[in-house]
Amino acid sequence: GWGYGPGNGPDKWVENYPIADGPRQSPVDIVPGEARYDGALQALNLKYDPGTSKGIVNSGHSFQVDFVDDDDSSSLKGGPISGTYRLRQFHFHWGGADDRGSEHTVAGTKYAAELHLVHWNTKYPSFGDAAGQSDGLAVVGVFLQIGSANAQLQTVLDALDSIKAKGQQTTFTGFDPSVLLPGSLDYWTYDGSLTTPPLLESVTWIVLKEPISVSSDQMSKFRSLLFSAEGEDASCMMDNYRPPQPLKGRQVRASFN
Ligand SMILES: NS(=O)(=O)c1cccc(NC(=O)NCCCCO)c1
Ligand SMILES: [Zn+2]
Repeated sequence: GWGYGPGNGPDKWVENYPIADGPRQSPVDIVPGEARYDGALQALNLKYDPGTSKGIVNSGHSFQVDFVDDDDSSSLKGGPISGTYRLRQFHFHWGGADDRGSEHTVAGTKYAAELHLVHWNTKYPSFGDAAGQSDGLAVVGVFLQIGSANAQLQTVLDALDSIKAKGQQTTFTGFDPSVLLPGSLDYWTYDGSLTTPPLLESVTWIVLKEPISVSSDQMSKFRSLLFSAEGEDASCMMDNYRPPQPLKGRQVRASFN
């Protein structure tokens, strides 16, 4: 199956997922000077209930924290979207060293990692249905920049020892993902896709301008995970990011001046 290695990585995905060369692929390089301020963009309205966090799982591509999405307790409104999008999961992408790892870049600058908070449009009956619709998903992206250790992030990293290998999962309750957000909710937004197969062009991307901090030691914790399952040859989970894709005429808008 697809992955991030030399034989199955991003340059090979088009063989099984031709949409990889589509018109609205993600991630992209965000050039602040070319992003257009749009005063009509609303402020982000994020409401997260810690009671909806469920578990944490090693998917073999990343690790993710899954949420109960049976009601609107944890949801996103405002911003560039209309209606209500429910939080489904959050996950990360990171590098094999601190100089790379984010999927979106800012004027060519790569951050050490990128957090994705994945939400689906409640006008559709489920995440799976929404994922196939052009306005089905909204993903909030947050950059992680090397600096001081992030105590809120540490609570997530402390759970990684129990999901080292692909397929392993454990309960992860009472976590409020808003503690992972930066002070400012200023954002860039554009129409894009999932950054992993099936690369569906169903994502309204909302990328926050302000990064959160992560220490170099904390980054090593991310890299202690395995792409591989128990009993397989161990391969460390790192460089699980897709590089920027062509804008193909798309406009990136800014919520701030
Ligand atoms: N990386 S991302 O564009 O935020 C994103 C968001 C939601 C789903 C996905 N990709 C997938 O679910 N791919 C299906 C198989 C991956 C299993 O971890 C990617
Ligand atoms: Zn992602």
